[in-house]
Parts: sequence; C-alpha cells; structure tokens
Amino acid sequence: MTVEDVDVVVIGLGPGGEAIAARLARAGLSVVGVDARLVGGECPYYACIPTKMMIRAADALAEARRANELAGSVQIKPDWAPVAARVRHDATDNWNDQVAVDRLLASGARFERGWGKITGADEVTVSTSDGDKVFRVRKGVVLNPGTDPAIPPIDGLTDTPLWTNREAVATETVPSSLIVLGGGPVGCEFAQVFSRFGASVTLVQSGPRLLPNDEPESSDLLREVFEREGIRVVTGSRATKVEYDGTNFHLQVGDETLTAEQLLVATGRTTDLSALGVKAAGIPDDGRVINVDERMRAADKVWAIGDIVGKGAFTHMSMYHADIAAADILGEDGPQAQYHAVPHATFTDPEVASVGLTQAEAEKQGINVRVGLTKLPDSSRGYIHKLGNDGLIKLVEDADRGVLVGASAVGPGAGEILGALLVAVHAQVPTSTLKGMILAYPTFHRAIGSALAEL
Ligand SMILES: Cc1cc2nc3c(=O)[nH]c(=O)nc-3n(C[C@H](O)[C@H](O)[C@H](O)COP(=O)(O)OP(=O)(O)OC[C@H]3O[C@@H](n4cnc5c(N)ncnc54)[C@H](O)[C@@H]3O)c2cc1C
Ligand SMILES: NC(=O)c1ccc[n+]([C@@H]2O[C@H](COP(=O)([O-])OP(=O)(O)OC[C@H]3O[C@@H](n4cnc5c(N)ncnc54)[C@H](O)[C@@H]3O)[C@@H](O)[C@H]2O)c1
Repeated sequence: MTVEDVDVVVIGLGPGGEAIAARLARAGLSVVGVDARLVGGECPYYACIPTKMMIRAADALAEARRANELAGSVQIKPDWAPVAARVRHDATDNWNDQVAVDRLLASGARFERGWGKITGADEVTVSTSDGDKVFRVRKGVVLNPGTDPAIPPIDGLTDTPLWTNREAVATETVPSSLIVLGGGPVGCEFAQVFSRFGASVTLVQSGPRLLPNDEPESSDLLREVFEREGIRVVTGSRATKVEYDGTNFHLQVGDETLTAEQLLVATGRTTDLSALGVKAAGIPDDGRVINVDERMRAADKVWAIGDIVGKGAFTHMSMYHADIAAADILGEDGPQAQYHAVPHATFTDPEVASVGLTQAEAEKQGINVRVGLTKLPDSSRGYIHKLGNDGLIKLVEDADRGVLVGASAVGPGAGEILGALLVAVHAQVPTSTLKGMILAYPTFHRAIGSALAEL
C-alpha cells in the first residue's frame, strides 16, 4: 500500500469531474482523478452522445417517411448497422477512454483507475488492480460519482437478460419487440428510437403520465404522438412479475401479460453513498443525494458535483457545478450556484424542453401565476411545416413581478427554441420587454409572441 500527499483527489470523472480535475491541474495543483470505469462518465459512453446519435438516425427515418407526403416518393429501409457502427466507432471508441485519459494527463492531472473511497479525515483510498493507494489531501476531495441504473424490485427481474441504457446503446441489432419500463427521458427517447427502427414497442410507466417533470400539456402531446406512431403507452401500471423463457420476456402488468423479445429498464437511477465512504467525512450515507451549499461544499474540504447533488441529472449541471467548485477550491470569487433557470431538453420528436418552474411548481410556491399557451400547428411556421409540426409553447409568469419563472417548448428543435426562453427566465426580463421583441417571420420561435399575448 502506497501513501502520498496531494492537493486534490476527484472521485468519479463524469463530465464535471473530468473538467474540474483538468482545471485544477492547469492551475498548478497536484490533482489525482479517480474513476473505476471510463473517464468522462455516463454521458459520452452510455448516455447523451450515443443516444443522441441513435435519435439523429431515427429522426432521419421519420423525415424520410414524411417526404412521401411532402416531396415525392421515398423508399426507406431502416438499417441499424450504420447507427451501431457510429456509436461504437465515433461516439465511444469501442468503449475505450484512452483519448480522455490522455486529455486528462495533458492537463497535468494524474489518473488512477479504481474505486475511490473516503477512508478518514483528508484521506482517500483507491482500490486499483495494483492494490490500494492512499492519498492524503491538502486542499480536499471532489465527489462526482454520478449514478447507476436502478433496477426495481420486481419478482424475477434480476434473473433476466434485461437491458439498461448501457446495453441498449451497445446493441448491434433492433429487437422485433421491446417493452420499455419507465416513461422518463431515458424510456421515452429509447422507445421512439427503437420503434422508428421497426420494433413493436410497449412503454409501461408507473406514474399517470410520460415525462412527469414536464408540463402535463407536454406529456399529453408526447403520448399522442407516440400512439400515432404505433407505440403502445400504458400508464398508471407496474410490472409485478417478469419471466424470460430464453426467447421472450413475459411481464405481468395488472391483468395482462406483455410479451416481447427485449426488455429495457429505464425506471430511474440509484447510488451507493456508503460505498463512497462519505460518513468518514461526516456526510450522511443513508440518503440518495449529497447536500451541498451554494459553492458545492458538502463538508469541510469536501465538494460534491453532478447528479449526486440532486439538482437535476444533466451534463450541463455537472459542468456548471464543476466551475463553481473549482473557483471555490482556487479561492476565486466565483458565482454561487443558483437554480431558478435550469434548462433541460428530452430529445424525442417532438423535443420536449423546459426551463425554470412548471405551472404546478410555481403555484405550490404561492406565486400568483399567469399562463400563456400556444400550439405550434397554429403558427405560420407550424402550418408551413405540416407533418411533424406537433408542439406548443407554454409560459409561466409571476404576475406580481411581471417576469417569466418558467417556460416550456415542445416541437421540432424545441431545445433550440428554449434558448430565448432560457435568457428570459435566467435574466428575469420583464414580460413587458419581451412583448416588445421583433420575432423573425416565419420561425418556430415566433410562437413565443403568441404565447406572450395569451398572458
Ligand atoms: C440514457 C441517458 C441519456 C442521457 N441524455 C442526456 C442528455 O441528452 N443531456 C443531458 O444533459 N444529460 C443526459 N443524461 C444525464 C447525464 O448522462 C448525466 O447527468 C451526466 O453524465 C452527468 O453525470 P455526473 O457528472 O454526475 O457523473 P457520471 O457521468 O454518472 O459519471 C460518474 C463517474 O464516476 C465513476 N465513479 C462512481 N463512483 C466511483 C468511485 N467510488 N470511485 C471511482 N469512480 C467512481 C463512474 O464510473 C462514472 O464514470 C442522460 C442519461 C442517460 C442515462
Ligand atoms: N435529454 C436529457 O437531458 C436526458 C435524457 C435521459 C436521461 N436524462 C436524465 O437521466 C436521469 C434518469 O432518467 P430516467 O428516465 O431513467 O429516470 P426518471 O427518474 O426521470 O424516470 C423514470 C420513470 O420511471 C417510472 N418508474 C419507476 N419505477 C417504475 C416501474 N417499476 N415500472 C414502470 N415505471 C416506473 C417513474 O414514474 C419515472 O417517471 C433523469 O434524471 C434525467 O434527467 C436526461
């Protein structure tokens, strides 16, 4: 066992962990980055990037099919091979992180592949294939452990060859039929991809609607589009038993037995704080998140960033946290974390994007809420676009202050439309100022003007 003194150890190198390790090393600190798996974390290898490549391909198929009605005769034969090849070779380098490791080393940081654990005050032990290495930290520890797919306690489930997002991104073939458990962003994005590539898809969501963190109008519209495309959506139901007969999965859902060649579990994420040893730093290890202050401090000389702090499981959040924690560690007068304008986009077609509070969240906070809603097919651009124009814009205004506290955009490129709404919510631009904007004709974002007029 080796013992070494360093300035900072970063446990977990997700997007934020990788960024902060490199930034602190470039600033001249001695930094050890630790990851048990791949440098970069979930996003580049199992999540954002490969899934968005799959979505890009599925969207291309959908547009080609729409061309039949809009532009002539198109014959399209879906082929998963280019998608699988792109994920394997372009996105993940065959799930090899050498490029990311080299990038980290080039910043001046060290890398240890192994499991990191806080084992005492100012002490981290990394279990590597060469044995345990102990690091005593002068400045502190940054925790960026992310999350793992949660497997719900359903009778028989763990005995089956189920997919999580990690297996789904690596598939070389499209199953003929697929059951997706979970109607959050992961379940919805995968359900549409595999359906558009020919799988017969049933999505089972325990809650009453898809994407429960978004506006109910967004959920309803997505469900309508999914059902129109042939995806079966079962809400308010849970699987109680799962069997695999060597060929098919059989799920007991209420009175019905659902059968499919493949099962994808997308029922949320989990983490194990005790395996991280946080108790040794005085942090409770029986919860799902690590509580931090506005500078990402979790305890004396311990910072936590990314999914684990429970402020939104998004790559942009992990990177945002990394900047704040880095400034604090370097003694810089950086900004404090604020969460009034957190954006997200689910890349289904239509995309479902939002920022800030939903109407229900704003009402729960006692805000005097005024709502403006417009449907994209009613806009000039929606009319022109025709097929695939499903969408809406919903604005949530604090009527007393005259500013938007939340906004949603659903539609083609809704994640991009959201940019304008993000500025409005983030900078608390008065609604009266927004109403004076000249919005280019005929864009989708021009519908923001119609929604403002409804306030
Ligand atoms: C299918 C899917 C699609 C997604 N799409 C998007 C998207 O489009 N946009 C978006 O913003 N977000 C998306 N997300 C969420 C996004 O992937 C995460 O928010 C993002 O990866 C940030 O996570 P993180 O920084 O907390 O850590 P992670 O990316 O989870 O990385 C944590 C790292 O820590 C390592 N680790 C954990 N514990 C230890 C330990 N004790 N010792 C050593 N190493 C350890 C793990 O091996 C891992 O490499 C998606 C998620 C999924 C599942
Ligand atoms: N585009 C993006 O930004 C993007 C894409 C994918 C994931 N993510 C992030 O990754 C995280 C994980 O996403 P997720 O979709 O896995 O989790 P989630 O927690 O957002 O959604 C899981 C859904 O599964 C349902 N569920 C739970 N148990 C169930 C059961 N037994 N049967 C059926 N349904 C069940 C829940 O009602 C919930 O709506 C999210 O926090 C999300 O922010 C982001």
